[in-house]
Amino acid sequence: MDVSHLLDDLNKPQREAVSAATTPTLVLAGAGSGKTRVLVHRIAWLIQVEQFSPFSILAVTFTNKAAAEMRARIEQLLGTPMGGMWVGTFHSLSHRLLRRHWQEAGLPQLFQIIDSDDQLRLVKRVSRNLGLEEANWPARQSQWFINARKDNGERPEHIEDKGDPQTSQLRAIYEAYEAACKQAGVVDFAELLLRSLELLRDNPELLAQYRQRFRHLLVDEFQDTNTLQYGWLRLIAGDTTPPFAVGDDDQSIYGWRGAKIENIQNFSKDFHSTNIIRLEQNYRSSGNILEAANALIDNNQGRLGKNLWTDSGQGELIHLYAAHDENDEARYVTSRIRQWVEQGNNHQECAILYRSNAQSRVFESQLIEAGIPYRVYGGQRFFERAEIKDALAYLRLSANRHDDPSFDRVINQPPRGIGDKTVSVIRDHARDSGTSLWQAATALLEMNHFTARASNAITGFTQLIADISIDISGLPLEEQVDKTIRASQLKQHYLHKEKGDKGEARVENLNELVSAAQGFIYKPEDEHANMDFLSAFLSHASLEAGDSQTKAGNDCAQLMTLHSAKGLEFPLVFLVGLEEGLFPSQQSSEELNRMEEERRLCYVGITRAEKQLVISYAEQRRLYGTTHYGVPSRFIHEIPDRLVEPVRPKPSRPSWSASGYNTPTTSHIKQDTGGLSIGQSVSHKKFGNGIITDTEGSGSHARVQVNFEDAGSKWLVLTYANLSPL
Ligand SMILES: Nc1ncnc2c1ncn2[C@@H]1O[C@H](COP(=O)(O)OP(=O)(O)OP(=O)(O)O)[C@@H](O)[C@H]1O
Ligand SMILES: [Mg+2]
Repeated sequence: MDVSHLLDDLNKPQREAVSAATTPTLVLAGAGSGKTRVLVHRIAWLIQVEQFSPFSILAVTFTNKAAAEMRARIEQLLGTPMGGMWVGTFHSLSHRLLRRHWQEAGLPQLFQIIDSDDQLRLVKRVSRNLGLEEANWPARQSQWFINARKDNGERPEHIEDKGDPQTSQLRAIYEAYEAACKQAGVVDFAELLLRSLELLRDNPELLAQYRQRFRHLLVDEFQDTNTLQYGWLRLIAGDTTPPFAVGDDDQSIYGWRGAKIENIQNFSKDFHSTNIIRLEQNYRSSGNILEAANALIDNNQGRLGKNLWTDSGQGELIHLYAAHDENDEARYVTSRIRQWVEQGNNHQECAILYRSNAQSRVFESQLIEAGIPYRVYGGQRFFERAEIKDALAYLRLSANRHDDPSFDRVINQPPRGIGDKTVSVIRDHARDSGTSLWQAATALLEMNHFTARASNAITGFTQLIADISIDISGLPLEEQVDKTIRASQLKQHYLHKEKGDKGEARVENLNELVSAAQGFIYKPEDEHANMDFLSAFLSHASLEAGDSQTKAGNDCAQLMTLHSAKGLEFPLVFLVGLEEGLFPSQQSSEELNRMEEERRLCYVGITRAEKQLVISYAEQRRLYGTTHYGVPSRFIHEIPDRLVEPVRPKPSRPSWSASGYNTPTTSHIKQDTGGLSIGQSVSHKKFGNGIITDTEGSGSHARVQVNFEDAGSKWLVLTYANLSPL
């Protein structure tokens, strides 16, 4: 058989990895060295050369988009569709298992998935029912606690409180939350994983069956698996299925969400493997970009260490733009994109990467003004928009009356005169009688509990849902969605409530939902087993909401957070907002581990660029409603001067010379703040050393904001502070 094309275009260690014997193998290599490519070729190799059936392959990726791309590339290599091969994210694969084995998993057949908004709402309700004040027990914090415990594989009964009242209260919230989910027949994201792990662990026959089926387990982005995901992999692998994992310790960026870099170290021990393959040639970025990335990440300690090189030449220097403010930054980026396209390139080759979602707004308005098409990934995703969630809640309720999060969402949306007080009576009754909100509402109606007005309004609502169920049953999916949206009157509501573009955009989105339903592909053989069309669509909507945008792409500039840029590559990359406090983020400056994770995030950002990297910071930025004065990020200083070309010399800060830049020094003195300037290092008798991040006023009123290494950020009146420059 001619297998050469599977090994063509691969270097020696890549070939070695693709054709390795079936023992546990770890490919540990830097960004752009072809890890994902190796994984794709490996799967094709196993099927074509080793003659394994696609049924025997289980591959895990980090996003649904990456999974779809991986499948497409394998099919392209082999020239045939690969039905039966399981490729997906941990969440989508777990979901598939739970759909197939809902009974063994102790779930209702039509369980629904809730996203983090719904989850928060439910946690709030549960806490209220326990008589807890939001001020003392913020729902967000409890939600975080629950998810962290689940990610760690812990149920409430596994949590030891050791007499600590805080933990024991949080455990009680977790317990009550579980009961509420059970009653509503809903499952959150973390639950998908934990439940499927328990399903396999507690059903030895089922586990044996899957272990027999999956002869190969392949994992991309292995460095970002958390304890639960790693446990899931180990369980399925058992002693018989050798995992093939690829990853890069320098790109571990989800530690804040429980990812454990240690899993890389544990791999060899847990799977008795010594087959570690390193790839060192980078095929993505030009020399200057790669050198910058290498120099930056060298500032982290305890790395597994690697040496990335390229033979593609030095390429362009990295451009550094010092913007006056965030608008200036966005204007510059926009002009560069326009220039890029005028040179005959595409919009979609450009990516704007930022630390925080909130930064996208300014870029969006500039891009709109310039008439440049763009798409925001990972921001407000289609299925997460309020109007879409409203419509989905109607659909969910029509399929399952006991779906409490949906009931809660639309009982008075659009407003139908059911006040908060009435809703809380329903909630209380549901709590006391241990029923769903729907049951509580109908029981209270029967008891004539409400005023005539409230009673009419509630009856109107329950009747509406009942009518929708009857009207849409048996119709094609898009008609079900269309009819439900009409019956709900959501369009009229939004048009009336939000005049102009905004309301119309919402109506367009609701129309788009009908199109999404039309384009939805039903796959009865796998994760949609035993489901009707509508339920399958609703599950799809929940899972998609956790990933990037759904609309098929045309030629758009790409906007996304650094976290969602993982694994991707673009010819032209803008890495924006490189200011202390923003990137690295404020919280990270307090802890070494977090600072190192920020640096890895910056490494991920730099290594997305193929030909040209533009980095920028703003001297002044309005974000979250306040103005900040930017000190250039330490990450800029960590890139060697010779790789960087400042785009605009900075007259306002002479310490940044045209030939490069140095750490701001005391040579630049601002008179109005008593000779101290932003960015300067100072020492305070009590608070120790810090850096000036802001100034205000002049003369005897002059104040400075100092971010102290130990004491955090403080505003000090200069006359009293006795700061000495360092
Ligand atoms: N041997 C090769 N010859 C030519 N191009 C290659 C080779 N190996 C990889 N590439 C190309 O290099 C780029 C980076 O590869 P890939 O995305 O697989 O790297 P990666 O290690 O997965 O990166 P990341 O760590 O960012 O996920 C891709 O465009 C890929 O097609
Ligand atoms: Mg990759």
